[in-house]
Amino acid sequence: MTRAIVLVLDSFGIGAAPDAARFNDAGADTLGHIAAACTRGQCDARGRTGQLALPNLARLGLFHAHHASTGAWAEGVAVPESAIGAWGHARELSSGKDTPSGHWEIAGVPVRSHWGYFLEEENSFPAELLEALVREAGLPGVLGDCHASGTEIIARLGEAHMASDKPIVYTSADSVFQIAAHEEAFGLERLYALCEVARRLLEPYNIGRVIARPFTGADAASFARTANRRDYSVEPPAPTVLQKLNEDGGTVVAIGKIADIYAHCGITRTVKASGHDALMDATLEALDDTVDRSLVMTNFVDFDMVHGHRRDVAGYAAALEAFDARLPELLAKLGNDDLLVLTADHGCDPTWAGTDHTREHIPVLALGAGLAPGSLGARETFADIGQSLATHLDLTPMDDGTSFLPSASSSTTLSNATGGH
Ligand SMILES: O=P(O)(O)O[C@H]1O[C@H](CO)[C@@H](O)[C@H]1O
Ligand SMILES: [Mn+2]
Ligand SMILES: [Mn+2]
Repeated sequence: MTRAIVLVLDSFGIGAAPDAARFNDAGADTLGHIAAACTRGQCDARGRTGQLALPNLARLGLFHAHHASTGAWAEGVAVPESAIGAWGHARELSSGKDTPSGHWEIAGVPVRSHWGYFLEEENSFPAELLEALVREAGLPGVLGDCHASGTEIIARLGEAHMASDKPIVYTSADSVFQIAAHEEAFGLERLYALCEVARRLLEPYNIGRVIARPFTGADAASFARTANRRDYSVEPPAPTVLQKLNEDGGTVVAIGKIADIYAHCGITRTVKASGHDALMDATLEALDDTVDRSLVMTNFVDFDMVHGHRRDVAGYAAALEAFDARLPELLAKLGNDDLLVLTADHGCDPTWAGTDHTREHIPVLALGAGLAPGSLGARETFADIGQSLATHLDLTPMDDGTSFLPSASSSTTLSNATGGH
């Protein structure tokens, strides 16, 4: 039975990418800076203490991959002499450092074109766009209209939102239009309907995602975002390996945010879960009922949403350790023909300035499918993962990427790799 399992640790970068300076991210290193903060006692909080302890990821080659990416060993961590898995680091061809670009490139489809962005920190959105939104949705107006961190802006404007019925609109360095509204005071279904209107109005602006950000609570001190976030993404620019597998009769199980991120293209079955333990439980359950030629793909979003963007270094360290502790359960379920890939979609260094993603290498930790333990080297695109999945699942080759599997017969072009920037 041939299966592939891809776990995306959302935002778990392992060192600045070669083009990081273009994003003001030269020197960013999500893993390295978390490990260093642990050695300084800065992550001794909420019950966790000491050096960063990731014994299972270490056995899969995480720290070897980080060393290859940055030239330095992560501080204070225990590194096994050899790894049981194949490990490498990959750079991104896509123009942006956002979640859809990263995921689509992982699935074999880099985004070479440029997204639209709302660059102004204040008055970020065109007046005619907001006017159309207010008119079509019958709103008394909107609040926000700026770059913001989602938790900060609901604390700042949430009470005014509840009093006025005006939703809060904001953006970031990503190609996003986000709408925050109170689940009860404004209404969840009303928020989703509003996002549909925004999705349509944003078509001329080439914006990657509209995101519904519902929250609950009585006042600024108690507002909290809920698990009912919903992403409205545009479709990938070409068929991903998910779509190819689905169309070729295989099975694609999308766990957590995966289906939203791929705009529901190529998904056989969607499993929603909230929180990393529930996401891991769902992944393990999916492995109990998958059939031949299946891909199980899970996004672990809290690394990014709850810790990375919040610049919560201690929380990120604790979340990594909790994730690591669950890995043996997953490894125990793998069969001889399974390919496991652990990776990330971009960085979000919690020690970095601001609250945005960071342009970093991602880890490529692979196990099974005849892979020998050891280095996969520096990969020129995240799409090497997608190409390897295509090889493993017996699909025709993707246009981008080079398979790292031993039977790599489907190595294709890097010829496109320089185009389009
Ligand atoms: O600060 P919050 O609302 O979590 O927003 C973050 O989440 C968005 C989508 O991943 C990113 O663009 C970033 O702005
Ligand atoms: Mn992401
Ligand atoms: Mn993010």
